[in-house]
Amino acid sequence: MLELTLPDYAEETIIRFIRDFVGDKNAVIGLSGGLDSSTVAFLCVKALGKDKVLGVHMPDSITPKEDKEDAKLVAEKLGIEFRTIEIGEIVEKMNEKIKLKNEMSTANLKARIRMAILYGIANDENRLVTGTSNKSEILIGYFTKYGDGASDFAPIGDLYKTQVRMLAEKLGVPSRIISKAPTAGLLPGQSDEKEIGIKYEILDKILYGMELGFNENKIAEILDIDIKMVRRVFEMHERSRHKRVMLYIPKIGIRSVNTDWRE
Ligand SMILES: Nc1ncnc2c1ncn2[C@@H]1O[C@H](COP(=O)(O)OP(=O)(O)OC[C@H]2O[C@@H]([n+]3cccc(C(=O)O)c3)[C@H](O)[C@@H]2O)[C@@H](O)[C@H]1O
Ligand SMILES: Nc1ncnc2c1ncn2[C@@H]1O[C@H](COP(=O)(O)OP(=O)(O)OP(=O)(O)O)[C@@H](O)[C@H]1O
Ligand SMILES: [Mg+2]
Repeated sequence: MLELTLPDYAEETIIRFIRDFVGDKNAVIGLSGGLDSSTVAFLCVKALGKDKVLGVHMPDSITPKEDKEDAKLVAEKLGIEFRTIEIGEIVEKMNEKIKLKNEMSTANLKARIRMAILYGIANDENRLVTGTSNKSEILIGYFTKYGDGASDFAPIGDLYKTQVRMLAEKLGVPSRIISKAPTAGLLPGQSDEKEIGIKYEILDKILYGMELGFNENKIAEILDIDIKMVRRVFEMHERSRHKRVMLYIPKIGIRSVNTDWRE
């Protein structure tokens, strides 16, 4: 009942969206060697052609060798321009000044430095920053606010992670990238499913149930899982609401349309 499939029109819809949105500009993508950015790169090339797409790999000292190789493999397979920018030293230098105490704050700083690099390149070269967030991450807030969560457009933002896997297979993304365990790559040994505490297969079904308007009890009943797991997902969704809005601004408005400001 909460089985997720990939609509047959999804690929075509996304490609048309990318083409319309980017127009006569170009695209830049942070290529991590992971599933989401690889899939987005494949879609961008289909939509825009290889000459309009730039992939930027931004490793630091904890980036596994396989990820560096996979990012390069994607770029080579697609024939797009590929640049590598090491961020380890930038993070260290910045943190010498800021002196962040918590591991996660420093991890998020890395994601924000990657974002700043992509926006720098976009400004400089008439490109748009291509987001790689998927629907599962967006709905539970599993991204760095104004880090990897910041972009000009998000082609796979309406696809759950399990649907991204299906699309990746259809697009011919290398199988070793598809079968890799998803990781934010910000901390050593980090894994999405360990940190979130739920496998994407289950998480996506819970979120899909939520999207369809089922309550927590009904979802637990349909999926035959512990209600506590469903509750936790609903809580993650609620707690991360602030990440899905533009900006909280107090509405002041105009005191009186008749006031003459020159007086
Ligand atoms: N109620 C509220 N209203 C408005 N703003 C609020 C807020 N509560 C917190 N905030 C703000 O949000 C900040 C917390 O958000 P944030 O800085 O994002 O930090 P946070 O959500 O604590 O951490 C990011 C999470 O996303 C994961 N991540 C990051 C990057 C990539 C990936 C991946 O899958 O690849 C995953 C990462 O492992 C971690 O679990 C607070 O410091 C505060 O500034
Ligand atoms: N080393 C990196 N170099 C370039 N971009 C990166 C790097 N690490 C993370 N990013 C950017 O941050 C995004 C968010 O990371 P995330 O882990 O969610 O996606 P992914 O690595 O593409 O796929 P997966 O979730 O399967 O690991 C990436 O898609 C990529 O755009
Ligand atoms: Mg990753």
